[in-house]
Amino acid sequence: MNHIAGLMTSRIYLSHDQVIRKGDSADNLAFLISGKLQVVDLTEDGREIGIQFIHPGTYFGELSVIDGKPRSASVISVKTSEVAFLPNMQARELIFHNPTIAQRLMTHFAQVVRAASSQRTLLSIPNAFQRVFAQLQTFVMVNNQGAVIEGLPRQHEIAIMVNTSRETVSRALHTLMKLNIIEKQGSMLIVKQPEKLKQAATIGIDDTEVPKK
Ligand SMILES: Nc1ncnc2c1ncn2[C@@H]1O[C@@H]2COP(=O)(O)O[C@H]2[C@H]1O
Repeated sequence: MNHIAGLMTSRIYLSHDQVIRKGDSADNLAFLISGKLQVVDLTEDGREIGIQFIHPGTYFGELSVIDGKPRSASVISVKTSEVAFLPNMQARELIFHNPTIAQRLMTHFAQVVRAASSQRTLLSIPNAFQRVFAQLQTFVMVNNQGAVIEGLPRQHEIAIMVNTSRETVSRALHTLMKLNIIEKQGSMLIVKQPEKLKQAATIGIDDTEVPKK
């Protein structure tokens, strides 16, 4: 594997830089070394839809390397990120001739298909507030403090994921705080009433319950 590292080149991207552009032809497989990226697609009328975040240690840009078709989506940098690239030929060699890599790739595809199905269901929720609540639910994990959301994406990133405005995300978060369903503690959100969050995502929130101040 060491010879692979020698074939890779790396590049730094600043926040909002485009790492991959939808429709371009592919000449490499990419690997995120540090930072954070987001896979986004554009609708016909130019709106961005966030598909998935990419975290360090993950490769991306594999679809076009495998099928030789143009890039299926764009990938943008959410914060300063370092990305390493492996040229197409070596990437294909690795994918098609190394059973361990091929197996990992299949597991990766299974995760991608599952996540894509869930996000599609989430995006079919007609109410934008409920879409935000449902998206928040997908970030919840349980640690020794109970149900928490660590590393909450920024409001505009959530907005892109659930196809709404940043203002709607902000209002939805404030509503949950007013109802004491979530509480901000530093960079973490504590989900004080997980059942209520679930309920908000599935049936919504009754406006009359929200304290005016
Ligand atoms: N639904 C998805 N879920 C996760 N990653 C995706 C999804 N669609 C596209 N991508 C990634 O975005 C990349 C865009 O370029 P590629 O099509 O080469 O490869 C793609 C994948 O790595």
